[in-house]
Amino acid sequence: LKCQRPENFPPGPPPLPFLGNLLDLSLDNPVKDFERLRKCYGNIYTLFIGPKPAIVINGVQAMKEAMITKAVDFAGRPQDIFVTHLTKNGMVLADYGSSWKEHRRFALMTMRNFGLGKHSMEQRILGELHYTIETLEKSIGKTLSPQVMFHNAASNIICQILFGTRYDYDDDFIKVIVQCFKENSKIANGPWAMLYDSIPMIRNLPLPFMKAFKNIKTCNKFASHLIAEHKETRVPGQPRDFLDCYLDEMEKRAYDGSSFSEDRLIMFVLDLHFAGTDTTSNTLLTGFLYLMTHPHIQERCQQEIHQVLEEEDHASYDDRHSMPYMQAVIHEVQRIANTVPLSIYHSTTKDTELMGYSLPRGTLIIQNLNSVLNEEGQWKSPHEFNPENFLNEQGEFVKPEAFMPFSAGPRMCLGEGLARMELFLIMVTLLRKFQFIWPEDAGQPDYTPVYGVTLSPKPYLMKVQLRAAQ
Ligand code: HEM
Repeated sequence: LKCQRPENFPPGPPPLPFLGNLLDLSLDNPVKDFERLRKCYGNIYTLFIGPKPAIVINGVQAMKEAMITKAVDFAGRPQDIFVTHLTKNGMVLADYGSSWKEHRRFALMTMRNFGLGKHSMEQRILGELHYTIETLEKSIGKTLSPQVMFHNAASNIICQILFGTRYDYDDDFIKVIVQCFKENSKIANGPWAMLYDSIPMIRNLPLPFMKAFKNIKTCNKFASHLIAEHKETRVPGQPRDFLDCYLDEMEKRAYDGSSFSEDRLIMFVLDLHFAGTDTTSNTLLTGFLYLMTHPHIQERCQQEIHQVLEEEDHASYDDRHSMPYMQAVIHEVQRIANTVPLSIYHSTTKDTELMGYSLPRGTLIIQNLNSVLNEEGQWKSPHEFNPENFLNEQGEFVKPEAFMPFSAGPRMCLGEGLARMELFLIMVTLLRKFQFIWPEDAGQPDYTPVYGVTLSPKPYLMKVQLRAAQ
């Protein structure tokens, strides 16, 4: 369990036996510590997570060299760790290889071609928004806590796409899945997962991490049930949703040796649901926190929405091309929200080099996305909420290359297209109809995020009014 640094490895803080550099990181919010270490050791440094050395990549230049120029070298996922064992056969933590590639290509294509008209992704998002609007209408003139509302919206949109159905807020399916994933994120972020990673011989003992495996079994049971239901009611060649598309594909490719199977489908849909829920809803929560506390920015969005949509029934995703200010605001929200601050761990797929250092195959890679999203020299205002970061002198929308909230390269977020559509349609539709006000008695807003796999703002209340112009 001694911490050994391979040859020509990047510098870093001296590790302790067994614990490595874990005491250099605060459990509450290591993001700040990552920044501090960057100031000491530069853009590439080594951090021992227990006895294992990890490389932390900071700043846009190093990030591009790794993720884009040397894409495949850095496209693996660490395999022998707790979270990977937990989601065996999934998508997010699948190692680089043919099965991951086949599933990724299938998912991207399926979401891109998701029917037009009534069944399109756009319609599924707009459909779910009726429920959000209903919730807000019930709170007019009052305050409400938006956490559950946004969480349910994001969860239901992805459920509509995956399973063709939405779930009432107190439905068992959603309650159980959300509870399991919440518990598992906590366990995965905690000390037991670290012990699991560091001491292989304790992995079969009845220790608290076992609860996480039990939770996954529960989720699997729910997902299998859904698949069985779909198999009974589907018409081959006429898919209603992602699940049907996968079953069609499985049949089509039954004899070509592909990796499509029902077992994989289970973890695949659970992964997509998990990856698509907290990310989107926490970004929305950050967005409305900043819009409420910067009313002049909210008002400028509303003016632009009003001008572009006029009497239209609803916004459509194409309207974004006529809304440079709204686009700038949404991107600025994503930049400041820093929703997945350390991305998802990567691993090198072969011996490689980065900025002159040698990294052996299988090196754990941590992307500090935060360091890119507020890197000095890349942004007009790196440290404050300011949509001008995405506007040029003519007021046109521009996207600097340091905008990487979805990461970059072959492992880049698979749900980017969906997430961007959701953020646009949800924010535009709600801002068109409602005024969001920071309650008078709420005191000073606290923008400090709560740390987890995803960052979220501290819980807050919002006051809602109907807009006069409606
Ligand atoms: C604002 C919302 C979102 C943000 C900020 C976000 C961010 C990210 C980031 C940083 C990664 C890691 C990329 C890497 O390892 O290099 C990722 C991966 C992933 N995301 Fe998202 N995501 C969002 C929404 C979604 C949605 C809606 C879905 C659902 C379809 C989704 C599905 C995935 C999947 C499947 C991966 C793993 C891809 C792979 O390993 O090949 N994400 N996301």
